[in-house]
Amino acid sequence: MNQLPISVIGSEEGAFQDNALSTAPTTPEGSLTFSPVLRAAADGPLDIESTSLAAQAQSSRLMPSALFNPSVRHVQNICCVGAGYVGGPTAAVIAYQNPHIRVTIVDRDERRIRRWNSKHLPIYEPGLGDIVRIARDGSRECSFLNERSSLDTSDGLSDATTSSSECGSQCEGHHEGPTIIPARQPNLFFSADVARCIREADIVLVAVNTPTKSKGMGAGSATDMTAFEAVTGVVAQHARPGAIIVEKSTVPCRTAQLMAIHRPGVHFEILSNPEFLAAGTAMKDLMQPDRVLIGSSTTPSGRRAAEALASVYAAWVPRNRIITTNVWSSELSKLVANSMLAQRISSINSISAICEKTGADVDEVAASIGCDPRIGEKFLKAGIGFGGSCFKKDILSLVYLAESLGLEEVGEYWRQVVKMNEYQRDRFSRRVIKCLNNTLVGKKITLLGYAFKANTSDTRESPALEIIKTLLEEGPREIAIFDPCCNPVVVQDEIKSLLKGQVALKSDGGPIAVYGSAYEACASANAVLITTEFDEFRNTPATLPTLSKTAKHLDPRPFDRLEPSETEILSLHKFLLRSSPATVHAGGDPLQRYMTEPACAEDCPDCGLVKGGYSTAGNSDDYKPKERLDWNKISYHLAKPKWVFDGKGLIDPMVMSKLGVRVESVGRQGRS
Ligand SMILES: NC(=O)c1ccc[n+]([C@@H]2O[C@H](COP(=O)([O-])OP(=O)(O)OC[C@H]3O[C@@H](n4cnc5c(N)ncnc54)[C@H](O)[C@@H]3O)[C@@H](O)[C@H]2O)c1
Ligand SMILES: O=c1ccn([C@@H]2O[C@H](COP(=O)(O)OP(=O)(O)O[C@H]3O[C@H](CO)[C@@H](O)[C@H](O)[C@H]3O)[C@@H](O)[C@H]2O)c(=O)[nH]1
Repeated sequence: MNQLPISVIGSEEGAFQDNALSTAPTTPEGSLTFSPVLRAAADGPLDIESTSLAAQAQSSRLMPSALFNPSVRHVQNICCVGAGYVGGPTAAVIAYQNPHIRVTIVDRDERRIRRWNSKHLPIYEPGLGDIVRIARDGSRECSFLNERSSLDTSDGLSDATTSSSECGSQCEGHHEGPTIIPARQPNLFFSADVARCIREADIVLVAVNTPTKSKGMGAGSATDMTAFEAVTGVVAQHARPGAIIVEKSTVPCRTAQLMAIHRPGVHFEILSNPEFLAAGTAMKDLMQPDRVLIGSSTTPSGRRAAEALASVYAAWVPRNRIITTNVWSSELSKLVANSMLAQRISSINSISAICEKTGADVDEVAASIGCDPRIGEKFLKAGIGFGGSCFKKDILSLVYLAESLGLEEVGEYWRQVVKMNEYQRDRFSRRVIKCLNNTLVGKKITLLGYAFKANTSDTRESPALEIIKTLLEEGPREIAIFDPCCNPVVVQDEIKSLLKGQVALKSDGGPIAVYGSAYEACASANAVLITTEFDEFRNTPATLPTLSKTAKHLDPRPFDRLEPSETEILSLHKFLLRSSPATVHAGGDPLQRYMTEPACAEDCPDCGLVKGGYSTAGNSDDYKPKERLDWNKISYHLAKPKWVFDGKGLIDPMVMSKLGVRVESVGRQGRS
């Protein structure tokens, strides 16, 4: 029986100290393994009735946070532990939208922190630079006319002075003269001093990595909680009494209950607040989330903690999108969301195999079934299988949970999603080898795309790498790689460490070469493989709306309020950049709001990369239309017979056949 101790609120003063008794989960007894599932397995089926949390489970709720008690104390200081793909963008948006809250992102990786504090952000995410520059560096006072731009000019700033108003004098924002945006002080900080920043925080977000365990009990499917547990240790030691601890990382169900945040006589409320952002669209996902999920204990102190966190999000997220549940539902929801999304991809990929044998076209099948609103059109793109740091590990975590609970059939059901994914990827590699007469010896194979998906430099669990491993075994003359978002130097370093023990890179005498130009990478190739869904790789012309129409359509002015929100100012910033490309080149600052970026040291390694022609961070380039590859040029230089293997459904084979190129696409019948 799991008897959890009832926690007693400490006597020390703290920003969020509660004066009521709480049955919230705090410290588990004894020395627990930090795997809730292992523990569950040891104890037999989870016995909710036997825990002091039974009441919470029974009164499980899914409701908009507006129903909560609004008497919540003011959050002044937030610390986010983990300056990675989730912690960095999430905490940056929190700071951007809450100028009165001091937000510090901490990480033990000093190199990462140095880059966050420089103009070379450590991750590429479209739109991230705009947010970081305002919150981290502060901003100048600036002004604009609160009137929609006229159609006959594309210069958003100058036409602001000549345009005609559509709101008349009805709205609050309509007034004579320009709208003034006051200057902002910096409120986003990056630091490697983890303990100090935790000590100062009212809310601690934990956003460290939680990969799959690679050894020991549960290796290959259980979640490796080493980093998470290390942080909870520091939190337990240093956090203020009453501080709210938030699981931002994806963790196994029941982690909050077992989290070893324990200091005698001190109470910490633990919330689950999983993140649903996707790489490449992180800023949009954060600025306009479908939902913000907050799991808490149902005690008064748990509810108050949830409301404190909800109030932070409410700065920009409509209240009806902030959903609250019990902690376990919230933790489990994250695993289930990813598993169900991945399951759709595996389902359509399994159908693509049938299409290749029958003559049906998987894109046509997906489009037809997607018209049914019960099925929906999203996540039905067949390809070489899903990659990324999340899907596989989160499905496997669900599998491990099910198996640990004795639900073998449930585990096997979800494991099949991963198996199908691997089958699909390997099927694609085999198809390439088969079409090339079962031998790659003496041949050059080019991969267009190395990141796991478009518009990101994130390469974790990229299908491209697994395909490269398979191709390597066939002894090709060269494997060439080009990726529009990844820094070639970084890719080379990564391949070197991932293929340890093999002579892989050309510079070491191996066959793999990473290029900064698609045309160089494809020159004299025997086959080109499309392995990431970058729009740049399509062979059909981009259908861009005319500039003047776009400008008219997207101008967010006039704003209703005298003081526009940060979301509104950002939409104006983007509109002005898109409608006047000249401003992109002039520092990407059409409102002239930016402060000077931090200067780099003389010996800054990232400046060296930029001088060498490599971008280390995305910012103003985000607003430039992406140029498509010239397939005429590529095909001209391909070795005969000219092959393109389209792993992402980007290529129109008819157009390619006119260029004398044979195309094999996933989900369509080919020659193999
Ligand atoms: N990447 C995504 O798109 C995404 C989306 C939703 C949820 N998640 C989840 O969010 C979590 C973080 O993912 P990520 O992609 O940001 O990982 P990441 O590897 O990019 O970042 C994690 C950071 O935590 C730091 N860290 C680890 N241990 C630390 C410690 N003891 N003290 C201080 N810093 C420490 C690491 O140095 C690293 O910079 C994971 O649980 C993941 O499953 C990720
Ligand atoms: O129809 C589709 C959609 C996606 N993919 C592939 O699936 C992978 C994952 O794509 P996506 O889900 O867009 O990116 P992630 O960044 O992995 O985001 C997922 O994983 C995150 C981490 O948990 C969650 O927060 C997000 O909600 C969830 O979408 C990529 O390799 C895509 O190429 C397909 O093959 N077909």
